[in-house]
Amino acid sequence: MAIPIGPATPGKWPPITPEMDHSDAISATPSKLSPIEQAKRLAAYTAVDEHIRPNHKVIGIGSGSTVPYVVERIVQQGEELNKNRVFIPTGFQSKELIVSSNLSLGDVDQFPTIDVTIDGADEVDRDLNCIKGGGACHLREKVLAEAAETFILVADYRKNAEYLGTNFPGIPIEVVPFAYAKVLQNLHHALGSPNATLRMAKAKAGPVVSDNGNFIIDAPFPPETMKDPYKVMTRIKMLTGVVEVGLFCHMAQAAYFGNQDGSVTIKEQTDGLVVERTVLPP
Ligand SMILES: O=C(CO)[C@H](O)[C@H](O)COP(=O)(O)O
Repeated sequence: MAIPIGPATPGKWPPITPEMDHSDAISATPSKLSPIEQAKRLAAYTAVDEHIRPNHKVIGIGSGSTVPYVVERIVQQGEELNKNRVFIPTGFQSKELIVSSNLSLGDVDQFPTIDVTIDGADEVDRDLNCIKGGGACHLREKVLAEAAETFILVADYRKNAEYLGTNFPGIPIEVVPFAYAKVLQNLHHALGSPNATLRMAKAKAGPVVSDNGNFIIDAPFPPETMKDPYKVMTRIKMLTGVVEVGLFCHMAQAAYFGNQDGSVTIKEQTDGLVVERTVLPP
């Protein structure tokens, strides 16, 4: 079968194989998955079908519980396509995922330009800004988002919001360990986040330590502040000791949200505007 090659135009491409189209993505969702898992899988499958094309050779793989479905769908594109590709992870979890799926592993220092990065999100606003870092991977995630020609988000419907901070209250901030108390003090007293806290580990005494050996602070801000995420991001980033802020502004080309009814809501950049479309269940 002839394989189409060329730039990815969402919704305009024929499927990689005749079997792989939206209805396949939707019907391939086994009912034994919980409704939330089904929604994640739908979003991931649809995003892969629309954005991972045969000419894409360097692919960034994000972190979180939605991304395994991204890799599952990429594997379904077949060995023939995947043998010539290299996959760049955003952390320990996605590295394991790439290796266990028998895909070739690379790193961003070898491949500073990535064709497409697909990643999860903790919340996405109407302008495609998002909060990331719920899994403490946002430093590497932002590097891979920035390195990518196309950066795509995948999530279930709970992450789709008008404004950031609606359902996911804190902004994750990666800090060098020795500066955490000073950064917290600045957040509390100078930046207007009095409830910012150091993220504590669940199955370890002490704080969460990122893949880079750093600590994570979660900083909630009032709704008014969150209406201008770029401004709050730059203010936090200016604090000495901050390595990266889990606010990704003006980076994503599209976000895919799996819905409870089997449809997928897509927010995407089109001619400088964010437009919304829906892929309906068959
Ligand atoms: O930013 C992240 C990790 O740092 C994840 O992408 C984000 O937390 C979304 O995860 P999930 O797909 O499990 O909802």
